[in-house]
Amino acid sequence: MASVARVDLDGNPIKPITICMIGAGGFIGSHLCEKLMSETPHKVLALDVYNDKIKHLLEPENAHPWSDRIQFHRLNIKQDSRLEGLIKMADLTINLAAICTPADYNTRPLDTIYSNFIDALPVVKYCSENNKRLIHFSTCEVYGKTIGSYLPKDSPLRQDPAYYVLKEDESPCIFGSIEKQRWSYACAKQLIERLIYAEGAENGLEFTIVRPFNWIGPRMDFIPGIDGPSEGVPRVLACFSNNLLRREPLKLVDGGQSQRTFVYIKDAIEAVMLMIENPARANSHIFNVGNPNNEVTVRQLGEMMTEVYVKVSGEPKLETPTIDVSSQEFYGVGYDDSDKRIPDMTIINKQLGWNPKTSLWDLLESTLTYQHRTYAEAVKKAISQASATS
Ligand SMILES: NC(=O)c1ccc[n+]([C@@H]2O[C@H](COP(=O)([O-])OP(=O)(O)OC[C@H]3O[C@@H](n4cnc5c(N)ncnc54)[C@H](O)[C@@H]3O)[C@@H](O)[C@H]2O)c1
Ligand SMILES: O=c1ccn([C@@H]2O[C@H](COP(=O)(O)OP(=O)(O)O[C@H]3OC[C@](O)(CO)[C@H]3O)[C@@H](O)[C@H]2O)c(=O)[nH]1
Repeated sequence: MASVARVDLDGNPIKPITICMIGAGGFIGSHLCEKLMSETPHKVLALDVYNDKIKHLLEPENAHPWSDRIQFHRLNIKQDSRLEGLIKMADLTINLAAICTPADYNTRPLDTIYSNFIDALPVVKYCSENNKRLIHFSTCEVYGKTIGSYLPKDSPLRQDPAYYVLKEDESPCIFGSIEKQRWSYACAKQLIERLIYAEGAENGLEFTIVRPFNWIGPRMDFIPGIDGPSEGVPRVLACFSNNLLRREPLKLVDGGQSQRTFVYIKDAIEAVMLMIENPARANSHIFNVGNPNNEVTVRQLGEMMTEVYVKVSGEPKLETPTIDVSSQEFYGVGYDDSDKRIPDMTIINKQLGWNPKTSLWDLLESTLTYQHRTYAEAVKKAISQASATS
């Protein structure tokens, strides 16, 4: 059946483009590559140091109808002479590359700052010098803490959205003090945003900046001791999944009182596709991409994940499903946290007409089904081997 001609939001035909995707082997990159290969005629130059999460897209020649549209280039953008040539070959560069797990920010602050600022500099330079469009992945963490978090605990103003809703072109960036090295990441992300914005203002760089608000789903991070280092500390979805798989209590840092909004990766990828295929509407904009309807405390997230896991695994929940731990014990010295992250959706609604669709319960059900199917046997084997050798 002839494929229907694809049009953008203004009814114009969408021409096939070549995308240089840096960090394509990661969580977001793997879902974006899947979408681009299965639903569009676009080509992808996939750059990363790893490709485990996109191997299924790269199978031998002719295994897929898209095998001539995706190329994997194993490279580290810190020092690789191929980078500029690959950017020049593409119409659009998407930069996802980062150290972006909070356990690293206060324990590896130099690596974190280099990864999120210094290493991104040549990408911005090559795009600007070669008149190539750039979509750069920043983070909701650039907002840091809410203004409301500095009000007295019992202040009624804390309930006023003006004190906690995060707006791309209005909200300040509020970080803790320098010895709170957790903020090394957010500050590096803020400075690269400012550099990109200045390249746009002074040299006409066509850019879009994305601020993801806790995107979660299959293939996020790793399960420690199974497909990542045993001592590794991934982001909360993988931490809690690991605890559930190992039938351990979930660890609630400082009582799990911080709040987050979570958006399903498949909803978020739709937003990125709209940015890719509607440059006139996306250029020069910063976009919050999140789901303000999915707000929970970390404790509530743990409770919900426990309920969902009982359903997908058939295993009863533990007598003690959660335990409180201090941030110093869990992350070490220099940790600090964002209190609340509610994205204002005005700009992305106006420019791209995007809204998230999936409830937190539904996204956790599909994600924990994936986690259980993918890891349960390997975890059981690891536990029995550990007990046999102890
Ligand atoms: N997932 C989220 O909810 C979220 C939230 C906020 C911001 N972000 C941002 O989105 C981007 C992608 O995040 P993700 O969740 O997919 O993370 P991820 O860690 O799964 O993916 C990042 C990828 O970049 C690659 N990479 C890192 N440094 C590199 C280098 N020097 N050279 C080549 N490749 C390199 C890694 O190998 C990895 O595959 C990051 O910039 C992150 O800061 C993500
Ligand atoms: O076992 C755990 C792990 C974490 N927590 C707490 O959960 C909150 C969320 O933590 P996490 O998912 O690791 O990351 P953050 O949301 O703090 O920051 C990320 O958001 C966006 C991004 O930029 C990239 O993904 C990254 O910086 C937090 O409060 C932890 O303390 C827990 O209680 N138990």
